[in-house]
This record gives sequence, C-alpha cells and structure tokens, in this order.
Amino acid sequence: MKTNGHEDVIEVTDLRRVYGGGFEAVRGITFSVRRGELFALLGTNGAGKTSTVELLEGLAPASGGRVRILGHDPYTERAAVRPRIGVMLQEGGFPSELTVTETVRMWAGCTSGARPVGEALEIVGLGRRAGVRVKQLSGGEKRRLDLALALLGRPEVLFLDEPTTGLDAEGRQDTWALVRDLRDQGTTVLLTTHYLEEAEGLADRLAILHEGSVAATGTPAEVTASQPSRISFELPDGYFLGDLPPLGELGVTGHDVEGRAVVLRTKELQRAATGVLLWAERARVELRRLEVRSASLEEAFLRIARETAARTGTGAGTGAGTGAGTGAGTGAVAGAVADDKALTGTKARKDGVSA
Ligand SMILES: Nc1ncnc2c1ncn2[C@@H]1O[C@H](COP(=O)(O)OP(=O)(O)OP(=O)(O)O)[C@@H](O)[C@H]1O
Repeated sequence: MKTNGHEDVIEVTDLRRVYGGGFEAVRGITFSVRRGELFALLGTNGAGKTSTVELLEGLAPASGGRVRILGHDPYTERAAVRPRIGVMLQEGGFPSELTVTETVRMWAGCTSGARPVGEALEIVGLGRRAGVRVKQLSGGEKRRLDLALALLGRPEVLFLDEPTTGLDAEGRQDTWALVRDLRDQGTTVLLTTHYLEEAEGLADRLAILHEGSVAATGTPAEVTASQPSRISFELPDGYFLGDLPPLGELGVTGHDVEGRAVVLRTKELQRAATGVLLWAERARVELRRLEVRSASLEEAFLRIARETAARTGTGAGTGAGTGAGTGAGTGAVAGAVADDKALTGTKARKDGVSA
C-alpha cells in the first residue's frame, strides 16, 4: 500500500495476539513502516514487543487484525515472504565448535540467493575472524555473526530483536553504524530495543508499546516534543521560589524544589527561560548550575511510565533505559502530566520555599 507516495512494506492494523490461557498480549495495535525506514518498537518488559514481532515474522497467526509484509500475510503466505526478510536471532544456537565461515556456509545452504560467505562477513566486520571457532568469539562478535546470518539472503526487510543487548559501549556503536549503513542502502529495518538511546539515535520513527497497546508513536523528536522541557538551577542564598515571577505566567507547568535546587518544567522553553533569566538579571543574582534543555526520549519514556503506573497502580522497575540499564516503570503516553500542577504563581510546595 502507498501512503503519501511512500510504500509501506510493513502494515499492521488492529493486530491482536491472545495466548492459550486467554491472555491478550497484543491488544489492537496499528502502525506502518515505509520502505527504507528504520522503525523501533520500544517498550518495557512484557509490553508485547516479541509477541508482535513474531507475528510480523510469520511465526504465529494473529488472533485478530491484519499484518502485511511486502503486501503478503507473513503467516499464510510464508513462502512468499520468508526469502525477502532477514531475522536476527538471539544467539543462533549453532555448534560452537564450528568456525565462523563454516557456520555461515551452513546457513547459506538453507538460504535462497545467499550472498557469498566472505561478503556477508565483510559487511559485519568479521572478515578477519573467518577461521575462528564460534566459541572463541566475544559476545559482540557473536551478535555480529547473528547479523551476518540475517543478511545472507539480501533481505528487503530486516528484523532486529534487541541487537545490542549485552554489548559494551563500543560494540553498540559499531552495530549502530552497521545498521545505519544497511538502512542507507535501502533496507527497511524493524528494531526492538530496551535502549532508549539506541532508538533515539537510530530510528526514523518509533512506537512505544505498553501492555499490548501503542502508547505513543512518531519520530523521536515528535515523541519527546510531547514532553515538557526542563530548566534547573540553584536558588541564590536568601531567595525563595516565590521571589520569581509567577511561574504560571512564565509558562511553567510543573516544578520541584529540593533544598536550593529547583527544576521547572515547561512546554514553552524559550518563554520560561527568558523569564527566569530576566528575573535573575534584574535581581543581579547568579543562577548556579543553570541548565536549560528539551526532554530526551529517555525522560519522555520514564515520565510516560510513571504516569501510567500512577494511573493504573502498576509497579515501576521494568528495565528499559539507557545503556546503563536505567529502570523504568510501565507507562502510556497519553500526554497527561500527572504531577504538573497549574501554578498560580508564588505558591511553592516544598520546604525551604516561601510564598
Ligand atoms: N507463550 C505465552 N503464553 C502466555 N503469555 C505469554 C506468552 N509469551 C509471552 N506472554 C506474555 O505476554 C506479554 C508480552 O510478552 P512479550 O515477550 O511479547 O513482551 P516483550 O515486550 O517482548 O518483553 P521483553 O522486553 O521482556 O522481551 C507478557 O505479559 C508475557 O508474560
């Protein structure tokens, strides 16, 4: 199908997956991925990423809704779809005594129109490790071998399920560069990841899944734009938050004060920052540790997580985050801002702040 002149190579419409016990893991999700696009599926543990991707790969039938990959149903028309897609398996499960070349050659035997083995290894930077046994590869090299196998059939659509899990920072950067190259050469990539930094850096568009539903979708910039920016600084000695102009008039929609540290949240960053800086100028005070910045995808995600946890009473700590493994709660991006109160001005709400 074509939308706005773009060919959608992945079309997902009201997709549902219900497991044997009746548990609905995927609850009517809709998104599409255009040819040559890199699309990331993000979500907390148990959000339904794997359940969704398995349906896209044709490994299971949908319980409801529709999936089309390159115009075909990946389950009922598997023979038409399979040769045109690549799936990066987590640890391919090959005998570790085989060398890298033997492993790729074995897989090439099952792949129609496979690239030459050497070419596949060069693409992923394993050319010089061709004769090494798989068991002697580092974790990062094993992931690259998994990727080489996924690329053997020159796929038009590549599914990458958490391709950098377990890699160190350098390994992640290498994989990201590789994935970008593939996308630049026209491969459509669907990536699932726990690493928000990965999605922010790589994805043209993304969807955040929560409890089987799409909680937010768009470009990384669009998703973060739905979240407030932050201005943080230390109150000068002898001053209180109430000494600033009325925060509501500055476009500030939420704030925190801890000791002298102040964080203001706003969707009108320029207006709020200008107001704060003009005040400081006029009061002839220096705002130490001043920081003014837009929300990151990680902040957007964490905030969404907190909001839904607060709304639904679900717990936090579901493991999405940066490469450092920041914990995140479950959440949905509904745009609601649970702790952003309409501020009338000089009333502050924490100790050390006067009205
Ligand atoms: N075979 C199954 N039978 C019943 N429930 C399942 C089955 N597989 C997964 N689930 C449940 O479906 C929900 C979604 O799981 P899924 O593995 O798709 O999430 P995920 O987003 O990929 O999570 P993770 O990031 O932890 O891999 C979870 O609550 C999970 O427990």
